[in-house]
Parts: sequence; structure tokens; C-alpha cells
Amino acid sequence: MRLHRNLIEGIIEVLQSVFQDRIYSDKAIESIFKRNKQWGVRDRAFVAEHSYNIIRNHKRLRYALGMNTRDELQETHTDALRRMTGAYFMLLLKELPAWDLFGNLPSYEQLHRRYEAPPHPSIAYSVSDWLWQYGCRQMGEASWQRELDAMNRQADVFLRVNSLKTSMEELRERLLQEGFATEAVEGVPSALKLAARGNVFRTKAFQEGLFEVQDAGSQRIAPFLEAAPGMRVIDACAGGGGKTLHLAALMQNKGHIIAMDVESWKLKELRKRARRNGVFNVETRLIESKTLKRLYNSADRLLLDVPCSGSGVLRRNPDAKWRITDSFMEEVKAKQQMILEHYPQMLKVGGKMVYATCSVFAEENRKQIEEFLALNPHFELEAEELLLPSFHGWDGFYMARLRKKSR
Ligand SMILES: C[S@@+](CC[C@H](N)C(=O)[O-])C[C@H]1O[C@@H](n2cnc3c(N)ncnc32)[C@H](O)[C@@H]1O
Repeated sequence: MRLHRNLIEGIIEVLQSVFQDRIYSDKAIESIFKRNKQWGVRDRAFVAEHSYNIIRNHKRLRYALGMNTRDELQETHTDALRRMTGAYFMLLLKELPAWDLFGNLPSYEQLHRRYEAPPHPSIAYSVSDWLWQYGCRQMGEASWQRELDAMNRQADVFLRVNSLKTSMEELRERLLQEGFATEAVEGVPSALKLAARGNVFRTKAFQEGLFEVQDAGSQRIAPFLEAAPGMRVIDACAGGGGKTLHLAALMQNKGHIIAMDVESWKLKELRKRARRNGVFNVETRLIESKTLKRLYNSADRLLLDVPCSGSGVLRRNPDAKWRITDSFMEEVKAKQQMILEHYPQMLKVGGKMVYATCSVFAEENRKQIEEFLALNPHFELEAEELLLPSFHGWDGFYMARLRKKSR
């Protein structure tokens, strides 16, 4: 690997956006790409991969450099970010070009020795002390360690085949013609995995709506709802519509889906994606004061893909490692409880709902459902599933399906 100074400077800019301006990693990377249109596919892949790796391992790199690793004292000034970048590449390459860019660095041997012997798991996995302890309480130390280990690796890219427009075989052929080899994914009939990372958004197949980029674990949620063609379905936290579009495909565009959210810009994005996907049984509704009441007792199926900590998707959003704090968890759990208190009334008797999160924490998952069932004996739990990143190499998700037995 040869280092190009302009790309390394790009990585440092991404780190400044993430650590100093508190911008989400994916947005920071998107923004640097926009500002550097001359970068080719390889340059972009280089900047994205190594920026993510440095963000994932930021605390461990700081430790290796002898910097302060106490969460509240973490150094984020530009010199520290440059040194972290230098340390990261030195660990990969043993030697660095003689640039002044990286500042003062220890020898490779010193760096390597410290990097390989982190004194605490919170440093090994670069999470805050609070998050390390919280995760241990939620799932036990060994499990939390296993999941953090899995989520400290680069995520694979999965596609969802849009069955409204193509078949798996046809899409694989089309993508191959456009330079992308794919593999089928066991246990997820709608999913393909890219054999090698690449920008699939530029393909004609994407522009024609033949697929969406969606994690394989996430593709297990819409089928779990057991929606059938002709049903009336409400996707109450639809966001940009990843699961709405999947539901529409499973329903073969028949019946009616109401996709709701509190953010109108997300619903706008959903409508754009629906057009590309050839989906025409979806109506979007912004949640306002009376939106829910009007829909009481109306749905055969209800999806509650609630806001959550994102503790199952740290691999894709490594900055969530320091965004998840005590107060953030309290806020998120309160939102989930509010949604569980008011939204299920939209379901008809005999209807089913799925409560889903992209979290691996019991307090957001099973505990919320246990509390809901204790307060709502007219619901019964049909099935639940926890997908752990360490098991399949997908993102972490929880889903519970409940049936409304009576009013
Ligand atoms: C996990 S994301 C949904 C992802 C989406 N279902 C998908 O598959 O792409 C949770 C969504 O809940 C929305 N949300 C937050 N508070 C809400 C509320 N009170 N009612 C409904 N949706 C809410 C957020 O705007 C966000 O889009």
C-alpha cells in the first residue's frame, strides 16, 4: 500500500468533522467525497475504509500513543487526530513517509507493544467506560465482548433484490455485467452479498430500482410481520422506508401501506425511493396530533421499527460508541415506551404487530415487550428473535411479533 498525501489529509478532515464538529461518520465521508469529485473509486474506498477503522479504534490508538483515554478528557484537537492517523498507518505499514503531517510518533515497536496489550476491554474495543459497563449489565461480559469484537470489523454490503422488478438470478447477471459479483445469503431469500465492496449506487441496475442496499439482518424484519397481498398495513416509524419498500414487495404491490414518521424529510426520501422501486401501494403520513386516532382499529399489520440506541449497528455507525450515554438511553427508552403505549391501538382485533430495534440491549428489547404485555393482557407474544452480529456477521436486531386477541 502506498500512501497519497491528499487522501491522508482527506482522512484527517473526516476525523475533524466527526470528533470536533460531532458530525455522523457517514455524513462526514459523504461530504468529503462531494468536496473531492476528482477522487476515483479506489481513492474513495481508501478514505472510507481507513477513516472508519480509525474511528472504530480511536481509543485504542490513543492508548497506544500514550494519550489520555479517560472519556471526559479525550483529546480531539487536530494534532491529536493527525498523530492517531499516523499511528494507525504505522501499525499497518511499519514505516511512514517522511512527512511532517503526523507529528511526533513513537517507534513502531513501542506503538505495537502498547496497541497489542490494551489494559481494559473499553480500550480494546474503543467504547466509553460507561457503555462498556452498561453492555455488560445488559448481556453479560462475555457476550458483550463477543458482539463488540464482531462490530469492530468492517461490515459486508448486502442488497435486497426488488422482487417487484426482477428476480435474484436476473439481478445477479445484471450486476455481473456491471462489474459486481454477488453471493446468495443463507436464510435470507431476498438478500445478496457483494463479493467485494464497491459503489453499487452508480449502477444502472440501482437507478432502475432493481435493488436496495439493506443489511441481511434488517431484511428479516418485514417477512416477520407476515403481511400478505391485500392487507392494510401501517409502518409507523417508516423513516426513509427501507422496510416499507420490502413490505410492498412482499405484498406484491397489493393492499395498502400507510408509512408514517415524525420527520417529513424522511418521508420525502421514502416517496422518491418508492418511485424508483415501482412501489405504488404506499401512502405517506406525517405524524401530527390527530394522525393516530384517525387510524384506531384499522390495521391488519403494524410495524413499530422504533428509534433505538443503535447498539446493534456500531459497525456501520462507529461514532454511536460515544453518542450512547446514560441520558441518551433514558431518552430512547422513554420514546419506545410512548410508542408502545399509543401506537398499538391502530391494530384491529386479530391483527399482528412487530416491535423491532437495531439494538442488542435487553432494556430496549425483551424488557420493553414484557412491560407492554403486563399492561396489555389483550396482546399475546407469538415469536421473538434476537440477531447478534457475532453469529451471522449481519447487524444486530431484535424483533417481537404480537397478536391482538381482543379489544
Ligand atoms: C429505526 S428508524 C426507522 C428505519 C426505517 N423503518 C427503515 O427501515 O428505513 C426509527 C424512525 O422512527 C422515527 N421516529 C422517531 N420518533 C417517532 C415517533 N414518535 N413516532 C414515529 N416515528 C418516530 C425516526 O424519525 C426514525 O425515522
